Amino acid sequence: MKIIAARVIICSPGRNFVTLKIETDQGLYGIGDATLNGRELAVVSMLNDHMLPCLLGRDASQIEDIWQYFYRGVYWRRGPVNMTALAAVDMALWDIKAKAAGMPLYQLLGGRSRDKVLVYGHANGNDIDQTVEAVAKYRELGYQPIRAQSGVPGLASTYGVSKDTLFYEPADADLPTENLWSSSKYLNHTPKLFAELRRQFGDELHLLHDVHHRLTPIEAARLGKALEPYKLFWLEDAVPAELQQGFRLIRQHTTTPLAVGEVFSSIHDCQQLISEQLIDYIRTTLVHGGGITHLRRIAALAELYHVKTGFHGATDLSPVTMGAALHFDTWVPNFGIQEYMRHTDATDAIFPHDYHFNQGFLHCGESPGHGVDIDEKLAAKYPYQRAYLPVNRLEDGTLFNW
Ligand SMILES: O=C(O)C(=O)C[C@H](O)[C@H](O)CO
Ligand SMILES: [Mg+2]
Repeated sequence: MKIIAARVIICSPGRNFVTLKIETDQGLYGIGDATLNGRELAVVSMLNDHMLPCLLGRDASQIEDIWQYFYRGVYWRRGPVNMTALAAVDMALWDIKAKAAGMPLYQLLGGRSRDKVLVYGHANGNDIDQTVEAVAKYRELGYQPIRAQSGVPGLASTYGVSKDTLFYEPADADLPTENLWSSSKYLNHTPKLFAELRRQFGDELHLLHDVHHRLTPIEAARLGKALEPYKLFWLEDAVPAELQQGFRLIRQHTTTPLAVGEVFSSIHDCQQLISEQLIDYIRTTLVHGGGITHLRRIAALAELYHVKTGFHGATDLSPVTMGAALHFDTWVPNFGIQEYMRHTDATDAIFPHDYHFNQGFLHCGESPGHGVDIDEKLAAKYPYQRAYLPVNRLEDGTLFNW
């Protein structure tokens, strides 16, 4: 089955998405997500200028060989741009293989391990009271685990707190917005949020929280300890994770479960975190981690060390990633949870899909492939718009982690 065409489709129904469509001589086509928030066009160029010329004419069924060709074969390994472009090719090829087999993708991966995929929703507010209200609203919508974020007194804006409580979109400006940060204000405030959430909602509700790479290991240890009475499902991205051994320090001090990895692009970013059992959930997902082929390796390593998957699923991951990830989640033995942020209606219309949400769970569909398509005519009505993620500064002006 020969690859006869491959093209990159860029659209911006409120936010940018980069999509790859690969066509074969047998009339089957596959779709892959290539969206890297704030750096979209770098991936477009990687695909158009460097990868697609080498893809044409290859046998679409040789997924592993093509993966190795674009990993080993380019000399320059890893990195988010490289691995996102490779993920798009890989996802589209798995879509084609599953369509050729007449099977939903999860069947090809090894079959169903569960009936439905547990997801968590996002509650946020400018202060504790608003976050409490948002948690109540998400419970009404049927969500079971809920991530809670709240504005911090004395800071004008905080990660995770948006104007709209249903749709969250951090890449909000054509030049980066600047936020201000204070770890001490945040550390004083956050345990109060979770104390109040437990007081209002009791012990059964699963609560998650994202620190978004803002603390040092010893600060993260302090926060993890302070949050122990409130029994979090996980504490996410407590520190920037370039220094994997930094998690040893956090781990020594707290039993709060740790999740990390949404910015990782390969197994080498998490090998030590997993094999030393320094984390509980690995968040790297298909689009930024080299696709299904590479995530299978990460999940298999994680399984050995009792680490579960908890795939990233913010709105900047397109419905194509969500669809493919749900098939992976339906199969993978060491599944933990899936992040789910709703896409807007305009996005859903461009990417028709057969997954659906019901009472706190997502269900992947049964159609052959990963079940997500793209309406190219509709996509063309929403041209690319430059948009950046914010940057963050400390109160004295020092540039910090966003
Ligand atoms: O969804 C999360 O946990 C995030 O941290 C969202 C990220 O800020 C977002 O995906 C950046 O593009
Ligand atoms: Mg996160």
